[in-house]
Amino acid sequence: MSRVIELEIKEKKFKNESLSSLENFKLEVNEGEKIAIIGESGVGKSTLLNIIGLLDGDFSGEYNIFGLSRKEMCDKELASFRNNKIGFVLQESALIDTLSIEENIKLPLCYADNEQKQFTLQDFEKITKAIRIENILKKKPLGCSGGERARAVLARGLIMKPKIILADEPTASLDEDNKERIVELLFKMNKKYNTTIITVTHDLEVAKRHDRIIKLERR
Ligand SMILES: Nc1ncnc2c1ncn2[C@@H]1O[C@H](COP(=O)(O)OP(=O)(O)OP(=O)(O)O)[C@@H](O)[C@H]1O
Repeated sequence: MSRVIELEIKEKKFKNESLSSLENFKLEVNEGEKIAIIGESGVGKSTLLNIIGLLDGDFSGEYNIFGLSRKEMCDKELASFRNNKIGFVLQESALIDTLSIEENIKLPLCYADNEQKQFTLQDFEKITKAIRIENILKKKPLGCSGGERARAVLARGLIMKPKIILADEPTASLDEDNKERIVELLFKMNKKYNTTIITVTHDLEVAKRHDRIIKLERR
């Protein structure tokens, strides 16, 4: 089994304040693992996800992703990694209001090469059907409910068939039925493509269905 993430954070600071939960924090993740990150509000879960997703490099320590050192990647390589290898299902990755839900979901394809584009377009229907958003594809985000928008953010994160999915509270704001569909879809991606899944969640039942639970704590 290959190691996809080797992260060692010595310290992560915001302004001058150190985030104690991430002091001398180590995380190693193998390909295809399903990891849940839990912990009380404000402890640092989203910060950790941003570091893993190469969005935040402002920390002391070492980070290797797919065997490559973050420190040695230039901006172009970081952007390519984020677009091709990582699927973000982040709370703050807001949909663009002026685009339809379909255009929003297909946005990552603009940066894909032709081969990848054909491959992923075939899956568009499957994904939108699985999470029941076929009926809102032509709508604009502001005309959708919070749950519908959350499902569209998920579809956008999955469209490129990423090697790693980083999901921040993907089931918050969803009813039981839709929650189950989303967890099922994430786990199906994991099984079919050996996708590594890292989920931040407050829902212990959802967390327990992962291979490992990591609890962040203030120290
Ligand atoms: N850009 C930032 N600038 C300053 N402080 C920040 C920034 N981002 C996060 N923080 C602080 O770092 C701490 C951890 O925030 P983070 O969002 O990672 O927590 P969390 O565990 O994801 O919280 P929640 O469960 O409420 O989403 C908080 O105290 C937060 O105020």
